[in-house]
Amino acid sequence: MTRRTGAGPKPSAGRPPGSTTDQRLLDSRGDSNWVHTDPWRVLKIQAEFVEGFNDLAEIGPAISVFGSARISATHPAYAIGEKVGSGLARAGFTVITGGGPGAMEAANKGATEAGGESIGLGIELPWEVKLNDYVTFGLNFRYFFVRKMMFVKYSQGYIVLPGGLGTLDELFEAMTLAQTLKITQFPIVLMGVEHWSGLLDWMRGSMLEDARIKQSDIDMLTLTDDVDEAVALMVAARERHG
Ligand SMILES: C/C(=C\CNc1ncnc2c1ncn2[C@@H]1O[C@H](COP(=O)(O)O)[C@@H](O)[C@H]1O)CO
Repeated sequence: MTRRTGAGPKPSAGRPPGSTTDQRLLDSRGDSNWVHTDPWRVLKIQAEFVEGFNDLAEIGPAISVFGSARISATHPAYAIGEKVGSGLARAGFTVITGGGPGAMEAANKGATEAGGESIGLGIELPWEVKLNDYVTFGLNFRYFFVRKMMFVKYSQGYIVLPGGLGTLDELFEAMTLAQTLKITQFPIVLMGVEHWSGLLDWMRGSMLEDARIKQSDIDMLTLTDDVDEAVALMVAARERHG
């Protein structure tokens, strides 16, 4: 695989400063001229799907790693991310991340340094972004929903490091899709007992207690600090499902 910034835009090219393609698609307020361009946008959206499908179809067994874009290389979670990336690569998995900084960079670094495939699915943001230096194959997406589908479609499992809103979005999207049988259930590991325990306790004590979710929803998740356990879980799932 070659490093490229293929499908989609050079992140800040050809658009008003401080906005994104998604924002212009999704914002119904303001200038109604945009509305008349929507049908044509479908072609751009289609092109992103086509390029993503083409480029990712043969990546082999892959695990997506998510986590904070905002941690530096000196943060303890960065070292865990590197270990996750290298452990997955050594186990024969391609590592997919959002291709950004922080925990994404850490996982890509671990995977690349262990000799594995290290994919970054970048997203256009209102500020200039580039894929991190450890992505061996990268795609940049304009459309958030197209990119999100690629993670789900091409992963056999998720490993989720401590993060913020973006990380929670990726986690809960996968859980919702599995709950509603939109995807076949796959292993989801929450790395970082201290970080995730509060959320899990609230889910059990409030959502489960009030019957807003089922025990089987909680059972999708494995909580651990042990990278080897996380990788072993992914390997076991690959052996079960091929
Ligand atoms: C914040 C900065 C850059 C953000 N760049 C990103 N590039 C790619 N993917 C991203 C970026 N920011 C968020 N994501 C996705 O969300 C998750 C992390 O979000 P969180 O809010 O930090 O938890 C991550 O898994 C990505 O898929 C500054 O340089």
